[in-house]
Amino acid sequence: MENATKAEEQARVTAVIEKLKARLAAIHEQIEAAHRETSRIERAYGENTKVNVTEVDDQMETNAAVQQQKVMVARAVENETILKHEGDRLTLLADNPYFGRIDIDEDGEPDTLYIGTATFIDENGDFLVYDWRAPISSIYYNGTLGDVTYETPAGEQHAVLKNKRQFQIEHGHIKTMFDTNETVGDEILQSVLGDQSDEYMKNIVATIQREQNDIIRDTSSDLLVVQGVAGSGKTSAVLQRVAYLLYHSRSDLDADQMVLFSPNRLFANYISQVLPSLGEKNMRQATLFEFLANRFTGLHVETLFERYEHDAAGLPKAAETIRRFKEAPSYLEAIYDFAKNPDRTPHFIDVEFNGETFFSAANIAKIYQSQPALMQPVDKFTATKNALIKRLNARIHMEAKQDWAQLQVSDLSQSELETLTADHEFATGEDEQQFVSEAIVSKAFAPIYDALYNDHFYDVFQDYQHFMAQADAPVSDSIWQTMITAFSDGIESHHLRLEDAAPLLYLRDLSTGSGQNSLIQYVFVDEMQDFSMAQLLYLKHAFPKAKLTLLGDAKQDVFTSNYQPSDFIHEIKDVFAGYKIRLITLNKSYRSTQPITNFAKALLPEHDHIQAFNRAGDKPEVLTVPRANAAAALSKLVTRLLTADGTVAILTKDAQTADQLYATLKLDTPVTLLSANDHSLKSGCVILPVYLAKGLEFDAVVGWDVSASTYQNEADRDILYTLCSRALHHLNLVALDEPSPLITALPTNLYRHAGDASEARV
Ligand SMILES: Nc1ncnc2c1ncn2[C@@H]1O[C@H](COP(=O)(O)OP(=O)(O)OP(=O)(O)O)[C@@H](O)[C@H]1O
Repeated sequence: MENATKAEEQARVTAVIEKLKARLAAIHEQIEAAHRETSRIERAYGENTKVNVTEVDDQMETNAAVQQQKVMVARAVENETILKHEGDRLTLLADNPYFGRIDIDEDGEPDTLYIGTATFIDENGDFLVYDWRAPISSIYYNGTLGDVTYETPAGEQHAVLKNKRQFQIEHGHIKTMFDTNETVGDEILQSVLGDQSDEYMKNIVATIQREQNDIIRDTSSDLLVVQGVAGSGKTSAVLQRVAYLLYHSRSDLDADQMVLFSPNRLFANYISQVLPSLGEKNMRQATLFEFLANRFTGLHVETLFERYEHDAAGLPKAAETIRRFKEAPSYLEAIYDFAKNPDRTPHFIDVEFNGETFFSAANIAKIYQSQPALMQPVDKFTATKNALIKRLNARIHMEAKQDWAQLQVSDLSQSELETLTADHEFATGEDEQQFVSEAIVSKAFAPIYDALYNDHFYDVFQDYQHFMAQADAPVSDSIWQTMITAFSDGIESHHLRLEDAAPLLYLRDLSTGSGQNSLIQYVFVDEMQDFSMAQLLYLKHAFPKAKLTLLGDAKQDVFTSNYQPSDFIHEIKDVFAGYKIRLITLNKSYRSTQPITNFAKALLPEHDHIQAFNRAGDKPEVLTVPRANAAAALSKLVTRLLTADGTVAILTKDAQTADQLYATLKLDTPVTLLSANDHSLKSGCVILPVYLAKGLEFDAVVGWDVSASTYQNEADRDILYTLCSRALHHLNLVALDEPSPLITALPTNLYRHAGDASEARV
């Protein structure tokens, strides 16, 4: 590009930054003024409340004044918040105001637009920077030169795209600048992807690719399913999608109304800076385990990781059959039929108080059965609950007349009495006496009320056992019965298997009419292949108003590849029948260098669709060492890798191996062992089991013990593929004695073979 053009562009960058700085200074002053105003009103508000409140007239006057002051404070605070938000957004632009430029011709009018992470309008109302999410900005991501269209609230608009220019600007200086006809030219993407990894994931708005853009800007699907190969930008796309949706529904969508189910806690922390870097609040995040555990207080719900480790010791055929049966949508459908059966009475239990039965299970069942036969079971349940609360209130009313309650009333101090009767008026002293006495009894009976309110008169675990006892068992009766007994024993010792969690919640929700959250508008599931169909079906039920985005890669099926066929897109279509479904496939892998992606994909039997992004690098290395020399060879290798790479992750097949390695590995620098309870990533050398590395990436990956004895089955392919695809720049696999047959079967031109660590080149 001509130097003159670059100089002109640089002059514009400098001018925009000047204006940004001036605006930021003005905002800063306004914030200070707004803050002073808020404090002033708050002080006055404090004074005003000190009026005599014992006289009724004064009290009313004070209330009105207080209300008025409250409104003023709220307004002042809101004003301050808006200014702060504006300041934060513009601060994001101050170093790097934009990354793209488009020259268009609309209705014969030429126009030049610059695109960045937020909008910046100068004092004359001119758009110096357009937000990347503005309708017209989609031309930058989608359009090739020539005729283009873009969607606006007023309908489709036409324009001619004359030129598209990309910038890399750092600290106010243009580093690189290209004119391109592509979505984003390879040069800039290569430069971005070639960087060292960070503790936090970065936003990708400057380099979004066309198919990723489709995911980000989809607003019409009820269910968006993204099947993308490892490193294809699924997680990135979904995070920018959240930012996009927030921008376009500012007035009626809040980040709190969106939930992302993430694979582990490390991942949750890893992605936590993307939305703030775009000036947006983070959505809610939970792992499936946290979501389930929250709903089963007092029980330990098995985690996916625990189950994986347990399965590694051997999963008996019958246990596998039962698990498949319970994780299928038909199992939840059977629960639905069971719960909706008009002839069934849920399993009620006694409500105890002070060691005595307050409401007996038999009586509760009688109330339930006395409801009109045509009533829905869930309405019968609610009617039963209301009837019990009514009986409790009647009992409180009676009990309040008893001597013990009356005695307690007379023991109250004047101030206790005033607190209890505040805001109430009584016609007679007797009325007041009865009111206070009932308040005292209510307090004493609060545990009963809580038990009723929280449905503790219903035992879902017993009910679930009744359900299982009448289900069409997929195994022999005796095995099925043994499983039911094991379930019951598990509950006794406060343990719940993962496969029973979603079915139990579903039964409880359907029986009691609780558990649904209609406020959530969007649910995102990352690593959908880790979810069973039953769990997805449960999420659909739990968030009835939400649009869903499911992201996954059937080939990174670490947890279920040993017992579940991995193509479940088909099943999803059945489960979500009636939804407006869109399926987007991402085949290009951006994370790793070309040699690493080519190696990783060759591990999969079907891999032609996977395309490596064109980034050069060293071939992966397979190092085979005698078991006795392994520890020394590993420390030599890691030490060498650390001279080039900021983060070297040693990935093991299970947690036990990671623990052992951590105890024995001797390095001159600190080593971090990461477990399921860790929240944040560290740089340097980290050791973790491969399943915890899901969704993460590291400058260099060392696959530990990739030996014939460890990775031997077909099911291990997915695990090995996941492991290899975590590497950005370097991949080294260490085999003890003999490499896995999954590796020796690969074409030898895909990797370098090293017999000893000293030969392994970095
Ligand atoms: N358009 C893009 N521009 C710049 N970087 C990108 C782009 N798309 C993806 N990347 C980078 O590629 C890497 C992989 O992206 P991401 O983690 O979103 O992929 P994924 O499909 O969720 O991966 P996986 O399933 O393997 O965990 C990240 O470092 C991300 O920043």
